[in-house]
Amino acid sequence: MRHAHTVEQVRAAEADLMAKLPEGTLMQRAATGLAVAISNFLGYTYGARVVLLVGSGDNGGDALYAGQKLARRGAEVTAVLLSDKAHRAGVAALVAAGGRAGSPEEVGSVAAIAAADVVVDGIVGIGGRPGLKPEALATVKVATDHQVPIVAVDMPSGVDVDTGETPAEHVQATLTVTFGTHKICHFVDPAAAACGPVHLVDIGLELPPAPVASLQAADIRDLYPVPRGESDKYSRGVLGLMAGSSQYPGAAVIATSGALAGPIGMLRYVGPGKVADAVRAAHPEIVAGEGRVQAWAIGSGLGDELDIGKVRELLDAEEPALLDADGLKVLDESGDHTDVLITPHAGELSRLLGVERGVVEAERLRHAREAAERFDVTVLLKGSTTVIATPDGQVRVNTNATAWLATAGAGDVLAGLCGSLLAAGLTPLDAGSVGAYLHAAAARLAAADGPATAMQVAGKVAEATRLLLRRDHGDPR
Ligand SMILES: NC(=O)C1=CN([C@@H]2O[C@H](COP(=O)(O)OP(=O)(O)OC[C@H]3O[C@@H](n4cnc5c(N)ncnc54)[C@H](OP(=O)(O)O)[C@@H]3O)[C@@H](O)[C@H]2O)[C@@H](O)CC1
Ligand SMILES: Nc1ncnc2c1ncn2[C@@H]1O[C@H](COP(=O)(O)OP(=O)(O)O)[C@@H](O)[C@H]1O
Ligand SMILES: [K+]
Repeated sequence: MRHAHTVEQVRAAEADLMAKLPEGTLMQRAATGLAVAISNFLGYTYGARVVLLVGSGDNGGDALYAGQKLARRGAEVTAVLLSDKAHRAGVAALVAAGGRAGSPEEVGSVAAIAAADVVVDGIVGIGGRPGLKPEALATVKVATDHQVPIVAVDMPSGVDVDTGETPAEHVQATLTVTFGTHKICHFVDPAAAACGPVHLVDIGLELPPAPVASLQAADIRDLYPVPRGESDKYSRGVLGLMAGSSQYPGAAVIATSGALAGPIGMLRYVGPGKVADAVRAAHPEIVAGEGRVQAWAIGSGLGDELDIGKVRELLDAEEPALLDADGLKVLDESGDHTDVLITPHAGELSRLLGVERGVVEAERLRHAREAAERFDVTVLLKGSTTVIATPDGQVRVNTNATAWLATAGAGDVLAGLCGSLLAAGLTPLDAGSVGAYLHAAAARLAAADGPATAMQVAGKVAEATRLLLRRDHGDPR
């Protein structure tokens, strides 16, 4: 599991550790990890042209000491000092190792950046406010215009570290090298999209429980409900699916594909006769009509045929339920819904909360948390990174998707799959996290070399699961 901590938590952990170590130790650890990561990124060091963008804080200090280490190994390092308060000892160390440092004019920043092999963004770190000052923005623009890769120190400067929001100009990094733990901006879009891959350098911090986590393959493997010797189709879980309509019959077929690719032993489809025929034609395994189930997945493609009274009844029943698409319309702020998982995209969540869609997209974490608290449900907010928030404040983010997944019907696959996981006994939080991970992994298989349809994504869920459940290649459990 990857954890993301807040700036406040990181600062407290840093202070505790610094009190036990000689001064400067942590910055040296960070700078060494950064220098190694830059060398690995370039594939060489000797003769590399490295430009450091250096702000007024310790983020710039990290960049300067990393520059010193690279210069010692033969890199040609130029530090562009964007503040007259740049880390003094760091500047001196870089210059002593043969690097250059000065204001943008003094070092000829435009020519240096245009000719660089890599630019290192040490403008601001966890002490930064969102946005870039004009001088910093101008240097970043030169790098972008000349397509020089940018390695961000700790995070791309200008993003909002604790929320993942990007209300103003910021760096778009090719790679981010962070220290001690991940920060929320590394997981949550739109900031996460500005990080590129994130490389974590261990500097020995001891950290409290994290407010945001991101499950990795091993976590998903541990959570996945694998049938045991004594399992039967009922004990594996039966899902009731209420989806599709004469207007959108395909949604029922697609959601069924997602659900059957999950862990359930059986699916009961509840919907109009003609749609049930279409579902049965595509999936002869299903059973049409109501019966006992362990969970409900309700809403994908119901359109105008949503039966609000019936859905409310199911929500109030004992079984956990997933609400998607049109099913979300029944949600209200009264009642105990802690066993309900909702799977809105930004547009649907904006309608639920009565705010603009763009506001939800810009502040994804805040709105997912707010909806979870307000409606007392677990919220899975879909998008390029998927945020899952519980009413008691836990948050997980899924970051392994591919943009090819933005295709009609992909949400129906996810609803079916997460419903299947709920029926197999996972909590709404686990069902949402495992479902989002496998859905994205399936999309990566289906769309490895180009586009894929929602049905093709559903067709790869079983393979993604199989690959995941293998302990190692060629050794299935
Ligand atoms: N914590 C740890 O465990 C470790 C931390 N380490 C490193 O330290 C970094 C944090 O360093 P930090 O605290 O000095 O803050 P940092 O972000 O460099 O500068 C903040 C200053 O910048 C300014 N400023 C603010 N916003 C701005 C803007 N938009 N644009 C321009 N300027 C802006 C503002 O100053 P002002 O302008 O107000 O005078 C503010 O005071 C951390 O990210 C990591 O890299 C590692 O070395 C070791 C382990
Ligand atoms: N840019 C993107 N990158 C990765 N995944 C995305 C992106 N945009 C959307 N997705 C994912 O694609 C799916 C789209 O679902 P949804 O919006 O409900 O579509 P539909 O209603 O057509 O089924 C969701 O799982 C979402 O997380
Ligand atoms: K930075």
